[in-house]
Parts: sequence; structure tokens; C-alpha cells
Amino acid sequence: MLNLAEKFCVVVPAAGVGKRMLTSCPKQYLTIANHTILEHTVQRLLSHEAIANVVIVLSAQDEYFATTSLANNQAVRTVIGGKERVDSVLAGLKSLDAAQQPWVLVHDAARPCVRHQDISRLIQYCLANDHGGILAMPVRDTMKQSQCGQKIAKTLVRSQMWHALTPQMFKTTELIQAISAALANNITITDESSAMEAFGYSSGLVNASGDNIKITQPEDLQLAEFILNQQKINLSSGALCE
Ligand SMILES: Nc1ccn([C@@H]2O[C@H](COP(=O)(O)OP(=O)(O)OP(=O)(O)O)[C@@H](O)[C@H]2O)c(=O)n1
Ligand SMILES: C[C@](O)(CO)[C@H](O)COP(=O)(O)O
Repeated sequence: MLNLAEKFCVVVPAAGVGKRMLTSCPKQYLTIANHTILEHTVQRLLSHEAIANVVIVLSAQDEYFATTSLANNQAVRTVIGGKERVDSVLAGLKSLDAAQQPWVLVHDAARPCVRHQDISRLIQYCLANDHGGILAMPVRDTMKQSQCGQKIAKTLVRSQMWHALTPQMFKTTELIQAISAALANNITITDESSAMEAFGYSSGLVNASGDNIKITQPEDLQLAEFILNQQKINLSSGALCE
């Protein structure tokens, strides 16, 4: 239990087309157990004790959202996103009242398996350290870097390598400032932390479960279904606190 006085808003970027999934509809609207991935993700977020509401960032061409249960959910607002994920995240952030919501979390619509315990630990970390952080997982394989466009390997120091996951949690005003500055300086931003780092803000790494996968390629859908089922079984047996 977090026992927090405040509850938080989560910006959920869901305006992508899911090219790498090779499906006819955007991947966030593919279904698992008769619910869209977006519904699974938002339900997972809104069922967390410290999350009050979500802002879902949709494509201007989105023709699916209105048919989901989320369209009538009072804890859900929507805004229109942009060309890249970073543009969509910024649109979501700018729709917030930073005075009312001094902290914000950003979580990919394509990550329905995120665990409540990991969200709790991220929130605890950020409030305790008074700076932002991200859920992350230490890499398990030896990591190589290709050289000058050639597939010639250079081995990296594995002990210092992490997979960045989401949610990522930062102070709302600082995150808007950092992303806006990065875009103005043509800095490539693929997650919120990269913008904060570029702006000189600290971004902590909070160790998280490896089953918080991002559904990206076709084989990920079956894996996500398996993980969600396992989490459901473990939760009902008490083996997993969500
Ligand atoms: N312009 C964009 C691009 C992506 N996203 C969202 O950002 C999250 C992570 O991005 P990614 O996994 O890359 O999704 P897509 O961009 O849809 O996938 P692809 O790169 O295969 O097209 C997804 O929930 C996606 O909907 C977004 O809101 N706006
Ligand atoms: C934000 C993210 O999920 C962290 O790993 C990742 O950077 C998103 O990348 P994508 O190419 O937009 O899926």
C-alpha cells in the first residue's frame, strides 16, 4: 500500500499505427480475451491505487476508440497526437494543469502487462528522491554495437546496460520544458528520459519485471496473452500482488 495523499495522471500515447505488427488495424486495438490491448493497458493503470485518471493520445485518424469501453469512462480524457511518439506525448502533457498535477507518468498503450508493484515502486522512488525515474530492466545478454554501419561487433559493458520500459515519471513542467527544448534542437527522443537527460535532469532507473513487454512485432501478441493469463492465475492464487 502506498498510502499517498495524492493520486496521479498517466499520459498514454496511443496514436501509433503499429507498422512492425504487420496488421490491418493499429496494434493497440488488437484484442486479447475479447478486450483491446488499449483497454487492458488502461484498466491496468486505473486499477492502481495511486492513479486517478488517464489522458489517452489518439491519432487524428483513429476510428476505433469510440467503439471501446473507454469512450464512456469518466477517468479517461483524449487528445490528438502527432507524427512521432514524442509529439503525441507532448500533446498529452500540454493538456494537463501542471499546478494540479505536478507529477505525471507516461505509459505506452502497447504495454498491457505492467505490474502494479512496479508502478508503486516507481512512484515511491520519484517522491523519495524528488526527481524522475523510469521502470527499467537490466539486460541479460551480452550486448554488441555495430561499427560504422558494418555488422562488425563491439562488445559493450553489460553491467551498465538497461532496457528502458514505461511508465516513466517526471515533474510535469520539467518534462514539457525538456521535450520542447529537445524538439527545438532536433534531438532524437524515443522516451521521456532521453529528453530529461539531454536537458540535464536526473532520471533514475527503477528495476522492473521483465514481463512488462511492449507489443511491437507479431509474435509479441501471443506472448502478451500468455503473460496476462499467468498474471491472472498468480493474482488469484495470491502468488502475485499485481
Ligand atoms: N506518433 C505516435 C507513435 C507512437 N505512439 C505510441 O507510442 C507507443 C510506443 O510506440 P511504438 O511501439 O513504436 O508504436 P507504433 O509507433 O505504433 O509502432 P511502429 O513503430 O511499429 O509503427 C505506442 O503505444 C504508440 O501507439 C503515439 O502515441 N504516437
Ligand atoms: C518508450 C519506450 O517504450 C521505452 O523503451 C520505447 O522507446 C518506445 O519506442 P518505440 O519505437 O516508440 O516503440
